[in-house]
Amino acid sequence: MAAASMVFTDCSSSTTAAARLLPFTRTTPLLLRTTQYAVVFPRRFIHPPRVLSIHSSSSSPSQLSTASIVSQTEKHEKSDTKLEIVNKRLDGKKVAEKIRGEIAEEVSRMKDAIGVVPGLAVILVGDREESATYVSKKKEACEVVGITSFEVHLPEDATEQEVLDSISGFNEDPSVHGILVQLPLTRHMDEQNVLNAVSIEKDVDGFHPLNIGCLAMRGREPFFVPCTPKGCIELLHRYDIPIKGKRAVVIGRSNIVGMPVALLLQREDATVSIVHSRTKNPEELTKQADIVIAAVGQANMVRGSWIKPGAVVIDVGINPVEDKTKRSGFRLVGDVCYKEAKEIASAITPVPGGVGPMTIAMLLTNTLISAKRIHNFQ
Ligand SMILES: Nc1nc2c(c(=O)[nH]1)N[C@@H](CN(C=O)c1ccc(C(=O)N[C@@H](CCC(=O)O)C(=O)O)cc1)CN2
Repeated sequence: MAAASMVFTDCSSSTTAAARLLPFTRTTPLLLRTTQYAVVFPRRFIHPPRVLSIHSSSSSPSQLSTASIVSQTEKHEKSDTKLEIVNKRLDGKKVAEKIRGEIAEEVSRMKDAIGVVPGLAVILVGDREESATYVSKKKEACEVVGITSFEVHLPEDATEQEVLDSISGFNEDPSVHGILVQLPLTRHMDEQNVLNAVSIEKDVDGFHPLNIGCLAMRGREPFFVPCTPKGCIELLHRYDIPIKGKRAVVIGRSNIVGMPVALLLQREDATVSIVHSRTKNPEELTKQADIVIAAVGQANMVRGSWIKPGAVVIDVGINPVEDKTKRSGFRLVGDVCYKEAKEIASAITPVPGGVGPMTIAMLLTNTLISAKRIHNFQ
């Protein structure tokens, strides 16, 4: 990892708020692991795409009602399974576990009723360690809930055409209900071409421009909502935190998180502002918000002084900072200075254990929704 991405070891910094927002170079959420990813890719795929690994497992039982996965993750209705906020912490890990249990039940019910098992295909290009770790987490999560996972792992020098061929194969494959291309792609690929190639009915990442476009329009429904933004909203719902009529500030305007989460908040009837690299007085604007969603990729950028007393803070950042006390030499922190913000906020997500696990839970949810829709299973 580049040393430059490990600037702050704690919340203190002499940099001004505005300077910290500029030039807004996003630190890619990094996961540095000493463990190596298990898939080996000695040679490149030849069309048609060769699937390196196929996993399936039976679903595990859950105590939760099967209705709640539909009512909460799909329709955002009230449910009797609301969580209590303990120590101001919005526990994404705990909520994600709960959701996984609900999905497992639904997967099992669907299999028993119509003999269909939802399938998720993941395309990974190159050898970025953190991307491989995320893909591996996704496969593990599929296995836990009984979703079949398919993976194509292409080498760093794979051509865009090879990626497009893999996507095309999965678009046609009836056992695949969800397709995602792990981002970021290698530099020589045109991300737009690749994402446009995923069938909108199987676009479980919700990154296809038609899905994003529908998300932005009133009266239109996308097939899928991007997983991290959906996870942020789901977390608020599960803790019964009201959104309607609230002032929300989203810090960051990326296609993956900032922009879609702002659209989702607006759909939930919040009054939304987006703070970005050219925003004047980001601190002042953020301090007016009842709900703050930080997604800039800058360690500890949002200080306690930015937060309105009683606000709810959702921290999407996952930034490695140097920590000599750790064996790995680093630890993960969010975009928000947790220890400062926790004193002021009424609730806050930790990093790790906040939004990250929700991202994967929402991917499983989207895959289940897709399989149900394709097979017209209620
Ligand atoms: N095609 C996609 N690419 C990327 C996405 C995405 O949604 N779709 N998001 C990120 C990476 N990501 C999933 O792909 C992801 C990031 C982080 C986590 C997570 O669980 N993080 C943990 C911390 C890590 C740990 O301690 O192991 C946490 O926050 O608790 C899951 C998924 C970019 N690419």
